[in-house]
Amino acid sequence: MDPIDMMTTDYNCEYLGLSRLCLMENAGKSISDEIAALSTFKFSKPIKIIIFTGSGGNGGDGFVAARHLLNRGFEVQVYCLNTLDEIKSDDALANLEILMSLEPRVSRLSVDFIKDSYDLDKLDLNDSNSEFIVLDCLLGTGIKGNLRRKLRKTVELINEINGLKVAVDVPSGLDPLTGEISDIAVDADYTISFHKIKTGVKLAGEEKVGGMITCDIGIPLEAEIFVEGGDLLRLKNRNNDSHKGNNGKVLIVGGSKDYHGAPAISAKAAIATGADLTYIYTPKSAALAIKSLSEDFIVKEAKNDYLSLDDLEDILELASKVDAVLLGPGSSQNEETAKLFNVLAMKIDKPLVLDADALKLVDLSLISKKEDLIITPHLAEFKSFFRNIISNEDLSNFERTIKLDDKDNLDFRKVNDKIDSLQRVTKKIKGSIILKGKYDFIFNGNKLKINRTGNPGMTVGGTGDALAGICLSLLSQELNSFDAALLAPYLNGKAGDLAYEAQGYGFGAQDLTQYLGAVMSGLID
Ligand SMILES: NC(=O)C1=CN([C@@H]2O[C@H](COP(=O)(O)OP(=O)(O)OC[C@H]3O[C@@H](n4cnc5c(N)ncnc54)[C@H](O)[C@@H]3O)[C@@H](O)[C@H]2O)[C@@H](O)CC1
Ligand SMILES: [K+]
Repeated sequence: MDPIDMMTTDYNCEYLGLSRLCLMENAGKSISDEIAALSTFKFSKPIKIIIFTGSGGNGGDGFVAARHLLNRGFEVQVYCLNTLDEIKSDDALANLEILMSLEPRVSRLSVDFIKDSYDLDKLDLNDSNSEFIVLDCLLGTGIKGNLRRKLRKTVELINEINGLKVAVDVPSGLDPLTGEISDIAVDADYTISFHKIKTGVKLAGEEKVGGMITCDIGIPLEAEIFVEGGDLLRLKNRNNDSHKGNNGKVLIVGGSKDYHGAPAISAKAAIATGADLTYIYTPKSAALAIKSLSEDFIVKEAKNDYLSLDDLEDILELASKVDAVLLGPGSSQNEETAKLFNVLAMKIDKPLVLDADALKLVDLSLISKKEDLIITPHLAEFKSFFRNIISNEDLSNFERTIKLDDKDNLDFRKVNDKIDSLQRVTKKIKGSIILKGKYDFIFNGNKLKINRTGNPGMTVGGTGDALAGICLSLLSQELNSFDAALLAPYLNGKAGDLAYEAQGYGFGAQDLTQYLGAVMSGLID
């Protein structure tokens, strides 16, 4: 599991009512269970457990483990690399405070603080009379950059120790995503991972991480599959020094004589979710109306009253200047527009979103290998889009699997088989698919997410255009296609829920876009 997926899953637990403090307790308890099993297997007499802790959640796991190990009869020595003031995780701090409150000591616990690197010179662990296991709780999934001095020296010290070394979650110093060691990492005999083995640990292999042990810490499948507030961690932080255009330039190609509102709603949603510059390329018949809707739009007029190949060069030139392109909103299904969209889909080498009419006009074979692509069909559009490459049987299987019963349970009784059967269809393209419905299903390769936000008021015209605009905006801000695709319906639905709270079912897509900024900034739970 990638570190970002693990972090978002942990935070999503909070949104489901399961606190991270509780997860940390489960993590610490499972470390103690595993250590007890290892010590029985490896040693003939009671041993000492030495725990090195850092300033984040990984250190917190160590503090909890210390408590449980004491109760199992082990002697426990904790070496904290940080003072209480320096502990960054509230949950870790709460658990360290518990250890500090156990005075005068009646159990066999010692807690020492390593103030600077010189303190480490004074530790001579190999001289200890008893046999021992060393627990590395310095850094887990939160590692950033090269190890700072004191931590680096601690890793060196751990590696020189004769005792059995057990890394918690990730051997400190090893990149939890790539498995690379840029400088030095704990040379572990075993690595205990929580929930799932981290991608980097798996990639590094047993030679670097030792035997791999996975512990369940009570995270429900739903925390991983549902899109929740924790997934907002996937958004990129804005650089304080950034200037106009650094946070996304987007191009929307759409609109027609009858539909000028659709590209305008997409554009409003793109701006509301952070895009800096928004270009709209639209037929003459729609251009003036769109211009009048916002001073924020930069509107370029097509050559004719509908989009056609005559516009190809102009659009490609604009596309070369932006970070992401959306084809489709309100374009209608003109034959000439179909020709244009198919050539654009092939030639545009920027992240691309295909929505509404573009889905009906663009041939799947032209975009099936494009990775930075999002398509946003509802079920009927999905079936029609895939009709030429997928058997009717596969499509009806697909429909049956995602169908809801009268209790709103997904037909997921044999979860893995069901997911496999969905992905046999969706893996036909390399990009991401947002299958819109009461619950939105988001697919990409082996990944699946389900979004639960939104309400029946969102059947109003334009909410799909808003969704496409959000996808576009997030892609332009350098999110990968899956992250953009899973966050877009979450943000759209959440904004829709706020619009419903304010206006009941009397809200339109334009009203919804006004809440997007606050939802995206995490200002509203
Ligand atoms: N999030 C959760 O709900 C859970 C997290 N758990 C544990 O928490 C860990 C993740 O916690 P965190 O996100 O706090 O991250 P970490 O505990 O991995 O470390 C983050 C801390 O280390 C410091 N740090 C980062 N890079 C450094 C470097 N190169 N040199 C020196 N110091 C550095 C940071 O300033 C920060 O204070 C997981 O690996 C796991 O062990 C478990 O408790 C299970 C539940
Ligand atoms: K660790």
